[in-house]
Amino acid sequence: MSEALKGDYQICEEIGRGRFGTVFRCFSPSSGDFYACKSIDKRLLSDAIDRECLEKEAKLMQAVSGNPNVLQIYEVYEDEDSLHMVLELCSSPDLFDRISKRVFSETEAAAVMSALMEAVAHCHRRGVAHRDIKPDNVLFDDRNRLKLADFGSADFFGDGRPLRGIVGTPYYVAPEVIAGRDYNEKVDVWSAGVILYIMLAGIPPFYGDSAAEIFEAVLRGNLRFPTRLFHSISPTAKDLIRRMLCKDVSRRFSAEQVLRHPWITSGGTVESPIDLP
Ligand SMILES: Nc1ncnc2c1ncn2[C@@H]1O[C@H](COP(=O)(O)OP(=O)(O)OP(=O)(O)O)[C@@H](O)[C@H]1O
Repeated sequence: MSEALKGDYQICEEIGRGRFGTVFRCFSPSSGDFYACKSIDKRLLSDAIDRECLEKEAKLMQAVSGNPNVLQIYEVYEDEDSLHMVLELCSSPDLFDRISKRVFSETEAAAVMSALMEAVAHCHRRGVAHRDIKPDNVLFDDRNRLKLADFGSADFFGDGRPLRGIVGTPYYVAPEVIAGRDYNEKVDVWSAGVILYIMLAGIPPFYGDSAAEIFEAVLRGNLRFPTRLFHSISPTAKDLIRRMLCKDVSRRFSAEQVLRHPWITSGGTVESPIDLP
């Protein structure tokens, strides 16, 4: 543990573990607040790509800081062996835990989707694509405010620079990523669309028994709304899902367009687009 970090924070118990890092709760005597400290042992990063991703993660988080729905980074400490990021603490169950327990009502799902898309739209305005939007990366603080986290797969885009590389998580990854083509920030809208579908239906829209089978299902992109799961879901919610899970990227909604959709602006209460006030 870096001496400079220990000088500024009291490190408390471990609260999580990822591939490269361990997350601790920590306390700042100067502010009187608790934070999360994500510590990465650089010696565990065997290849240059992993090392580059790590260095980039802190930079990307700094680039998107300042939005209430994006996990805030406060401090970075680096020494020869490790890198520590002091982050906003999220002590409530994450979205993965929540969707594993039950399906959401339309109003609950709209509240989550609205906050998530505020975060995504903010990142896109700052020229950052998250590229790994999934329920495990959607955290909640102790006041239940949504925080988009884990920028370990994110990248900068813009100035005509396309995004490349297969990143993401099978159920949530957009078809153009799997196809190996250049892509843009709308891959995040696709992933958020998968989350919306799961919140309302309890199962993913494209599935299979292995990563390869899931990829094939995503590439086919055959979006269905089985009656047994969707009989009580409004046409407006389905309309938004169709616009987010649209294979044609040029027709797929942007994050800003999602935020303006009637289902979002009405908080999930508009039954059909023509019911609009
Ligand atoms: N700011 C935070 N507040 C509370 N818990 C957190 C915070 N950030 C991460 N965690 C928890 O710590 C665990 C590890 O997080 P971390 O970001 O290191 O890895 P990961 O995203 O789970 O996996 P990987 O980096 O391997 O893809 C996760 O379970 C996560 O829920």
